[in-house]
Amino acid sequence: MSVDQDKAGGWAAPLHTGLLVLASGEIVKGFGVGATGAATGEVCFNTAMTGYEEILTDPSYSGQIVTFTFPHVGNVGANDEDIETVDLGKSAGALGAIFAAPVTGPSSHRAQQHLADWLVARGVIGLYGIDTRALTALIREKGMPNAVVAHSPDGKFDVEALLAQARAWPGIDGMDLVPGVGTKERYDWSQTCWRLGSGFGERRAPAKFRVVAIDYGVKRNILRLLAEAGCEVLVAPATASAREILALEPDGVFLSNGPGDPAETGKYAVPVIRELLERRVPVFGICLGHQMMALAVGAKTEKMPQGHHGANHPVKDFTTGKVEIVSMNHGFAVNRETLPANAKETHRSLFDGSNCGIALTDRPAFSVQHHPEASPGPQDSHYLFTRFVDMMAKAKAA
Ligand SMILES: NC(=O)CC[C@H](N)C(=O)O
Repeated sequence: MSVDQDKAGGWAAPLHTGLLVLASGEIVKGFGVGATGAATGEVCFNTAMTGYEEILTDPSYSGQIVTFTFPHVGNVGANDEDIETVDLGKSAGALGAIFAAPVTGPSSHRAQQHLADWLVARGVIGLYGIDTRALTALIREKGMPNAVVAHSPDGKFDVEALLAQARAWPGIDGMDLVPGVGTKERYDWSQTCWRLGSGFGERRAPAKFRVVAIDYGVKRNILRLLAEAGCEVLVAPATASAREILALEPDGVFLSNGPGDPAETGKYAVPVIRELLERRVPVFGICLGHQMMALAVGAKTEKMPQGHHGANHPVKDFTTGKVEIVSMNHGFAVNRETLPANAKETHRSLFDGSNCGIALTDRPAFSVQHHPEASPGPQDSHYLFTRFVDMMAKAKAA
């Protein structure tokens, strides 16, 4: 913590170089790290103990400021291999990061950069010296607040202006953030998972199945696990029409994760998904992809009060009766009561009973709310990629 010694030899009050200004009027003082300036978004908390780089570069966090409940962040530094946005440069992901302790220096053979420098390079505003327990308790009690995170090295802030900025922000409910992330061009993906010693691999030809992955803000590790499962992966933009997707002759279509309010994708993505389902194309969706598939069959999504963000959430798979510990990152959920008769619930959160997965009874299609690709998180749900491949095999044989 930076504390200035005054001329008289006594200790002056610390110079607060960072602020979190909540739309409610509460002001949390701390110390800035990373990029300077001010950014407006929704504050959520993430309970993962590892994987801060993957979290901060997950495009689903666009429009959000992430509070890390784990106190020590930075000890493995940052590197290009752990970035989850497909575009390696400064792009989508969280706009702000809130830490309890000062960012730790790197101590890892994989580190290329100090996290503080990496935050600057990516334009992420960081704040440390924050009582993250109190902030998390506030979110649990009152929901995820809209706020401005600000970093000014000279400690000067126009608090009134920042408060007005936080209050003027309309909030994620009703906001379509997909157009700001994801690819605009179609491309192919063949990289497989990282292994100690050899790094990333490449899918071996020939592929068993051709998958069109629709990119609403996809994470790299999802594409890697599709390639790892033996699929040829063709990534298509979120605006691709059903005709364009079908012209690629897919054995299956993957619906990616992504930021914002799922209901706002109703004008472009949902009708495309509906058409693919009607044509009996095998479909697998993750997170936003799950929510959009539910919308496509007529169900409704709703904003959650505190959301699920972490790498330790228990979810039950009713298909096998097994409980898996999963990675989560969502602030909206599918309302189970609105599911039509042909969509049965396959997964449920054992934390709050919210819906975590559906499968259609009359179509080859399923989707999950959690993140089976983890990154970061446990790998209990990797089996879902095999389930997708099995579903494509069955559809092909039929
Ligand atoms: N990870 C995701 O795909 C998030 C989906 C959606 N934006 C939500 O917050 O619920």
